[in-house]
Amino acid sequence: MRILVFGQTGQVAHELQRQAKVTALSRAQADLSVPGVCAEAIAQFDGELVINAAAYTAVDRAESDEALAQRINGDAPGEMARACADLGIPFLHVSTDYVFDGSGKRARAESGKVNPINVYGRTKLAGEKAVRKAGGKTAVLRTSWVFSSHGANFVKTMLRLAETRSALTVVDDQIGGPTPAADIASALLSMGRAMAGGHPGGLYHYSGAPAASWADFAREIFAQSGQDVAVTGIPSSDYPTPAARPLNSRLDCRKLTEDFGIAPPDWRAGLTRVLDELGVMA
Ligand SMILES: NC(=O)C1=CN([C@@H]2O[C@H](COP(=O)(O)OP(=O)(O)OC[C@H]3O[C@@H](n4cnc5c(N)ncnc54)[C@H](OP(=O)(O)O)[C@@H]3O)[C@@H](O)[C@H]2O)C=CC1
Ligand SMILES: Cc1cn([C@H]2C[C@H](O)[C@@H](COP(=O)(O)OP(=O)(O)O[C@H]3O[C@@H](C)C(=O)[C@@H](O)[C@H]3O)O2)c(=O)[nH]c1=O
Ligand SMILES: [Mg+2]
Repeated sequence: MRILVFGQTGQVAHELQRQAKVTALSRAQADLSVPGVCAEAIAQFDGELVINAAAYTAVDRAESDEALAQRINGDAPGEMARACADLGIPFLHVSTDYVFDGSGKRARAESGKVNPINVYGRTKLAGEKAVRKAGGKTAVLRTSWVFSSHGANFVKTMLRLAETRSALTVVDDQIGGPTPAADIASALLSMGRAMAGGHPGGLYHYSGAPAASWADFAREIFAQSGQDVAVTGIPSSDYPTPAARPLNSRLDCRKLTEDFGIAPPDWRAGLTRVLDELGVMA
């Protein structure tokens, strides 16, 4: 199957390239901030499936860079979906738990009310809407708290901090599902193949289990890597950041299991593999 991927250096893009023979476009080859570039790349490639794994993911920076984040996260995916609809090929897009406001305690289903509380979330929601509006056969996979051995993520941040610190304060009132990028890539490839074979696509949630706080996640990182770093849980109010983050990021992932047979991965097992790749196992 001829698959085109937007994003080459990112966590999910990297895993897609490890798991399948795909053509992955770098920013130099297709800059999502430039109108027309994505449609042009899709038309030229003339493939059977397109996956967008590129995004403006710097959550705090987006607060003061909304126009660029909107262009990359909000407009470019719509352009990609329209180009795919023109060619009659399926389009897969990745979105985020940050489209929700994080109220309540329950896991949110795909039908749950969206209400982003930061610029990144608003622009990602705009992207979801633009993809849906384009028509054609599309799927949007919302995931959360992505980590891998490659690129920037919370695991890498914690390991870096452990080099100089023996104690850390980490928020314990934001609860979500850490998700290995490798599992997201594998889910996307399964969905893409099913859609090429006739599945209509749709909106889906996919995140790691069990639900955890960032402090829980940090403790597991240090336990598995055998590092003696004391983690003290703190409320988000004690860790001020430019962008607000949702408190309840739990995603109900049953629809993906029912329709595609893909169950939420245990993030602790994924973490073991990532630490192994990084050479920092206990
Ligand atoms: N990271 C996370 O925790 C989560 C991510 N997601 C979503 O998952 C998807 C994949 O995320 P992830 O793999 O973590 O992303 P990364 O942050 O690891 O990588 C982002 C990718 O997007 C590329 N990119 C950024 N700006 C542009 C541009 N103007 N033109 C072309 N490419 C660009 C980057 O290229 P370059 O190296 O050149 O900057 C990089 O390859 C995204 O849609 C994201 O919103 C959803 C939930 C959680
Ligand atoms: C480094 C550090 C962070 N934190 C907090 C800040 C924040 O609330 C939380 C996680 O920090 P991060 O900056 O990694 O989180 P963030 O970049 O907001 O992660 C998000 O990225 C986007 C792209 C998504 O789509 C989301 O699903 C989510 O993964 O941990 C601490 O409490 N102590 C620390 O020492
Ligand atoms: Mg971040």
